[in-house]
Amino acid sequence: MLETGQTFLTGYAPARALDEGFLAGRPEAGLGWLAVAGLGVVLGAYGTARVYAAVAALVEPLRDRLVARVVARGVREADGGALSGLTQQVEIARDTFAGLVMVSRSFLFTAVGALVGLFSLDPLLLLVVGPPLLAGVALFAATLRPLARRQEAFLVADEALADDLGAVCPGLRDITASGAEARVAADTGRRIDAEFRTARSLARWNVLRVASLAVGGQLPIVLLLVAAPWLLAHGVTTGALVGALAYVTQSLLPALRNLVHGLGTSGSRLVVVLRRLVREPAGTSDTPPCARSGPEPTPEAPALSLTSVTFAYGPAAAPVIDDLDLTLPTGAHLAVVGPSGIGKSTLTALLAGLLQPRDGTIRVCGLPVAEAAARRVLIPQEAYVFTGPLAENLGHLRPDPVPEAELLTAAEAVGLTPLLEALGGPSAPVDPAALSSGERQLIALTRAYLSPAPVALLDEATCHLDPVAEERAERAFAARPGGTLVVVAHRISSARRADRVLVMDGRRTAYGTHDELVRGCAPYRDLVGGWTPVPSARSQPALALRDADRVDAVAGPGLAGDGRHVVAHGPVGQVQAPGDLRDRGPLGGQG
Ligand SMILES: Nc1ncnc2c1ncn2[C@@H]1O[C@H](COP(=O)(O)OP(=O)(O)OP(=O)(O)O)[C@@H](O)[C@H]1O
Repeated sequence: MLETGQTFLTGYAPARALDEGFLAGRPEAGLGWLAVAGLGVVLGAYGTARVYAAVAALVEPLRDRLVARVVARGVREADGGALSGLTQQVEIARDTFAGLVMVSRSFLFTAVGALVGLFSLDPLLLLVVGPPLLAGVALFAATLRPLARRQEAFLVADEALADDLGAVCPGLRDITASGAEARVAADTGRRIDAEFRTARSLARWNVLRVASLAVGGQLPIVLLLVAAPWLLAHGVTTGALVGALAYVTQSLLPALRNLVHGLGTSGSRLVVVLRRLVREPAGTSDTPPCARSGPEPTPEAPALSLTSVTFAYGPAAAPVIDDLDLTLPTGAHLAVVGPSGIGKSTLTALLAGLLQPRDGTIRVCGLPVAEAAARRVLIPQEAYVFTGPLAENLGHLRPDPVPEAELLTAAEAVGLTPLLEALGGPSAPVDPAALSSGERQLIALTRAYLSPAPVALLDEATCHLDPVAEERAERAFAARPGGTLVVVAHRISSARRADRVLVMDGRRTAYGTHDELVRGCAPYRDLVGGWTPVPSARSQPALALRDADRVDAVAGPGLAGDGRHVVAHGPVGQVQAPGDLRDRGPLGGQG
C-alpha cells in the first residue's frame, strides 16, 4: 500500500500542485502538494525497505530446500566437485529468484498506483495510456516462452563450448604432439557455430522484447504529447497532463523496463538453473566411474572392429587402406607389420579416431570410434614428455591423481623403475631435453599403461628401446586386465610375441598367427627373412668398443658379422676390427 500510494502521488501531487497551486496563483498550495509528494517518497522508501525482509522470508525457504536436495545428492554420489558447483548454482537461483520477486511486485504495485492515479486525474488520460501499456505487456508475455527456450538453448551451447575449451586448452601440447589440430579445430569450430546460431536466434527474439518496452512504456509518452491539444480541449487540465507524463516517465516506464529485463533474461536463466538443481541424479553411488565419462561400451562387443574400411589421404589419392575388415576380441594382442610407408601408422591413426575413414565403420569397444576417445590410448613413435614432475607426466591421462603405490607398480611393470630412481622418485622434475629417446618412450609407455583406456595402440612406441626393454613393456601391456594391445612392430620378436599378426602389403592384407603366416603368407616370410639375423660361420663381432662408458643396446638387423650393432655412450673409445682385439690392435677413434 505504501508503494502504491507513493506511485499514486508521483503524478497526482504535481498535478494538484499545478492546477490548484502555481497555475491558480497560490504557490503555498503548490508547495504543499509537493511536500505531500515528498512525504510519499519517504513512506514509499520505508515500504520498500520492509519488502526486502518479506522477500527474504519467501526466498530463503526455497534456498534451504534446494541446498538440502543438492547436498543429499552430493553425498549420495560422493562427488564433492559437483556439490560445490551445485551449491553455487543454488546461490544464483536464490539471488535471481529474489530479483524476480522484486521486479514483478514492483511492476504490479506501480501499475496499480499509476492507473488509479490516471483515472483520478481524468479517465481520458487512461484511454490514451492504457491501450499501449496493455499491448506492450501482452507482447512481452507472448515472447516469454520462446525467449526462455532460446535462452536455455544458448546457455546449453555456451556451456558445451566452455566444457570443450576446458578440455582442449590444457591439452594443447598433446593435441599438437599427436597431430590432432585439424580434428580438434573442426570439433571446437562446430561448437562455436552452434553457440553463434543460438545467440543469433536469441538476439532476434530480444528485438521483440525491446519492441514491447517501446510500445508499453514509450509510446504512451508520444501519444500524450500528440493528443495534448485534444485532451486539453476535452477538459483535461494542464496539471493532469503533466501528472500523466510523470506517471509514465517516472513510474510505468522504469517498472516495465525492470520487468522486461528481469523476467526476460534472469527469469529464463532461473528456469534453467532450477531444472538442473531439481533433476533426479543419473545414478547411485555404485554407478561405475566410466558411466560419467562418456557413452557406455557394449560389454560383449569386440575391442576393435573394422568393417569395409577404406581410407585415402585425398579425394584423388589411391587408398592407403582398402576395404579392410578386422575384428579383435578384448584381451587380444595384435602386431601390425608391413614394409615402410604401407599404412601401419595410418591404420593406428584411424583406430585412434585421428583420421576418419572414407568408407566403412570403425568401432572401439562397441562404440563408434568418434565416441570412444576414453577407450583407447595411442602412443606414437615420438614420445611426448613435458617439463614438470615425473608423477604428473605419468598420470597425465588419468582424471584423478594416481596413488604412488599404483604408479610404482606400473613403473615396475613397464620397466621404468631404474629411470624413476635415477631421477629421484615420482615427484622429481623431468627435463625432456635431458632424457634419451628411449627414456622418453618409457615415460610415455608408463603413462599409457596407467590410463583407464582398455585399448592401447603402440605405433613403433618402443623403437628406441632395446629388445629386452621392448619385450618387457609389450608384455606389461598385453597382461593389463581387460586390456587389448595393437603394436606396430618393427622387430620380428615383437610380431612373434603377439597372438595374431596383421600383414599389410599394399591393397592386400593377411591375418593370422605368426606360425600360420610363416607357412602361408609370402610377404610375411619376406619380412621375417629381412628381420632375422644372417647366421654367420664367422662369429666375430663386426665392431667392438673398448673404454666406452656404457653400452646401451645390442640390436639391429642386417649388419655384418653376427647381425648386431652396439650403441655406446661416452668418450670415443678405440674401435676394433672383427677378431681378437689384442691381436688386431686399434683401428682408430672414428667411432
Ligand atoms: N598426412 C599425409 N598426407 C598424405 N599422405 C600421407 C600422409 N601421411 C602418410 N601418408 C602416406 O600414406 C602412406 C602410408 O603412410 P604410413 O605412415 O601410414 O605408413 P607406415 O606403414 O606407418 O610407414 P613407416 O613404417 O615408415 O612408419 C605413405 O605412402 C605415406 O606417404
